[in-house]
Amino acid sequence: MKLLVIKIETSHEVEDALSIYSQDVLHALGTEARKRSDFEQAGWLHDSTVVEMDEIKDLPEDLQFLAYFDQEADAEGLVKQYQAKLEELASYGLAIGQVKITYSYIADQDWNTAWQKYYHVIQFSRHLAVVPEWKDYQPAFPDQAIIKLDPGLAFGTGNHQTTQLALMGIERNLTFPAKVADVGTGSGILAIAAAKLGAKEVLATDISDESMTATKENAGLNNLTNIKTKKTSLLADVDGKFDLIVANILAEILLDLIPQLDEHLAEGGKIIFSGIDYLQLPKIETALDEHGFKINLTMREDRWIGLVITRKPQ
Ligand SMILES: C[S@@+](CC[C@H](N)C(=O)[O-])C[C@H]1O[C@@H](n2cnc3c(N)ncnc32)[C@H](O)[C@@H]1O
Repeated sequence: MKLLVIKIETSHEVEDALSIYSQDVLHALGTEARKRSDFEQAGWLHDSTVVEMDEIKDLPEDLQFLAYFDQEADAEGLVKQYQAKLEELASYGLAIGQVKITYSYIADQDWNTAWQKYYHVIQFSRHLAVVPEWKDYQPAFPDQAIIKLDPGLAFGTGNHQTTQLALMGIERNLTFPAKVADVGTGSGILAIAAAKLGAKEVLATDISDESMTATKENAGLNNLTNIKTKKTSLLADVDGKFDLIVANILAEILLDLIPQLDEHLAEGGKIIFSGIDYLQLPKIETALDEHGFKINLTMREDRWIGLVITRKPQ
């Protein structure tokens, strides 16, 4: 089988936005970001970035962004969508550089596993470490929980800042054996973190088949039997209420989730959002306010915002 590769020369300022747009909206099978400066500093790793030093000669001045799709995908259509997205990002004031978008086809073969050699243990906190399935790790504390993970083709190795903001939110707000929903679960990392930190039961939803496969496998790797998966959009067709609802998805998709929250949030429950570019925060604030919610805590790493949200007092 072959893969379609869309190659974009642009600026590092739009790397995260392109990465999440590719995964969440265009359903890319995977992405890579190659920054010339990273190659120059030798070996620094970004989520799913493969650094081979001899490739530097082929790199543009700033960022080469690659997105992989099934060979049947509409290449010309995707190029147009990326062009439009970059124009939108430029309209927010982000540098996009001298954009050049091309596409080609490559053999599928080792792409899935090539990035694995750069995926290491994440000592996330005193309570949590994320450990690739193929690595040995001795907990730094006797009660540090280990999340064993093989993200496969799904988003969520634990390296991304948005995942880490969501993990922080879970750690801080899971204060009793709560019922948790992880919306847009990707690899299942947040669902597994919640279960490992003592959630009673967890429902993990996503629209992607790769995510459902990865989440079931990763729950199994961690011997967890209290994680259920459901392939659905956001919380559509989900019954019941949750004490904690976690969602690390692009702001434009979170806007569709906000109207579904009240029906699914238990009394006294909390919501954790991540994946919000700081420029999109005002839209989220307004929508939350309109639906009876308030922000209790705002976390930020670089451009990314994480929120802890509750209902407004009656
Ligand atoms: C940024 S990734 C987050 C993955 C993981 N939860 C993490 O924090 O690393 C967003 C995930 O949301 C999923 N997604 C996008 N739109 C969705 C929708 N409408 N309903 C459910 N999941 C969605 C994507 O397939 C992707 O797995």
